[in-house]
Amino acid sequence: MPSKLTRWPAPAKLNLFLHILGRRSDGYHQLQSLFQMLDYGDSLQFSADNSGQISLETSIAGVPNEDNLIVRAAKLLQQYAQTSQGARIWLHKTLPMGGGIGGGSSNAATTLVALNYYWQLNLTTDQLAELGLQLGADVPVFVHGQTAFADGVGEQLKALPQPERYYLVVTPDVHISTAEVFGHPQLPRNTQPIAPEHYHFEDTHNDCQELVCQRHPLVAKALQALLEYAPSRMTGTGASVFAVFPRRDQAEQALQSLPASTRGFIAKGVNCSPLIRLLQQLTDSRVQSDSRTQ
Ligand SMILES: C[C@](O)(CO)[C@H](O)COP(=O)(O)OP(=O)(O)OC[C@H]1O[C@@H](n2ccc(N)nc2=O)[C@H](O)[C@@H]1O
Ligand SMILES: Nc1ncnc2c1ncn2[C@@H]1O[C@H](COP(=O)(O)OP(=O)(O)OP(=O)(O)O)[C@@H](O)[C@H]1O
Repeated sequence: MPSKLTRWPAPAKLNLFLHILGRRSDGYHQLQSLFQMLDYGDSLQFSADNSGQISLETSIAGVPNEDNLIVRAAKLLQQYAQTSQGARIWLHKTLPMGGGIGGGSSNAATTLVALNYYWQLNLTTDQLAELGLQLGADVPVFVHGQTAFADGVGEQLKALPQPERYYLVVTPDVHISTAEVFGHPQLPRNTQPIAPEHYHFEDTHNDCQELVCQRHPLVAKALQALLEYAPSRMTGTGASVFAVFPRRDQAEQALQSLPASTRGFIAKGVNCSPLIRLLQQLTDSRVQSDSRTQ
């Protein structure tokens, strides 16, 4: 990975709760969720050029580059903005894949935000979020980068800052298909809507959790293990589960007590994602250097 290029964060998220309110005629589900941004995740580097080519220099095993959400996001942006610019992209992957913590969606969002910056396209956050929605339901929330309450099919977002908490996230080694969970006849689909301002972790739940735990005993086992230490829940459609702690050292202690083979990490919940913080810094320094050269 080139050492001199800026590293753009692609953080993970948690669904602190996930209520399913109903199903639309197109099969998509009306839901409510609280997307908690984390300070932990992958990172990407970009070298923009005028080649018109998009090349991902670090492939993911099992994902052909043309299917990688990073390449798909870059090409979608190129096409939308009708630009002949290109980029070489490096990915530093730390997040487990397919775990309900949004790794792929976050990679796509970071690509849209970073290339909009390097190619100087000046697209708005809303334009980037709308483009991102074509790649996946969770891309817009990462483009906005705020801890947010979601409504609709997950695309209507309202920033809802949360108190500082530490999360121990554990990803059991099972593959869960989001489409399969949402398509299951036993999935509850009649939870009553709540008002964002009335959200309390203890009064909410994840409607997918029981079904996923029944079908995947490793998820049930991981959740049970976490519940020994703190309030815990599954995120998204799984497989990851998380426990909530007021302090980092408490989360660390819990992780140390779990079997050594546990795939887990600790993250701080943040209200503004590290991606958006970096973008603000870079934009501020670009504005300053532009005003000096005028
Ligand atoms: C449930 C969440 O994990 C919450 O973060 C996400 O909304 C799912 O996000 P994602 O994995 O990016 O989902 P997508 O790739 O857009 O959709 C995967 C599949 O999930 C189902 N799906 C997704 C979102 C939604 N509101 N209703 C659905 O029924 C659809 O069958 C869809 O084909
Ligand atoms: N850059 C990428 N990083 C991770 N997965 C990718 C990427 N590009 C494509 N994929 C594919 O997307 C699938 C889902 O990955 P992802 O990590 O986003 O799942 P997830 O954490 O369950 O996301 P969500 O919470 O949005 O459902 C992977 O199994 C992989 O096949």
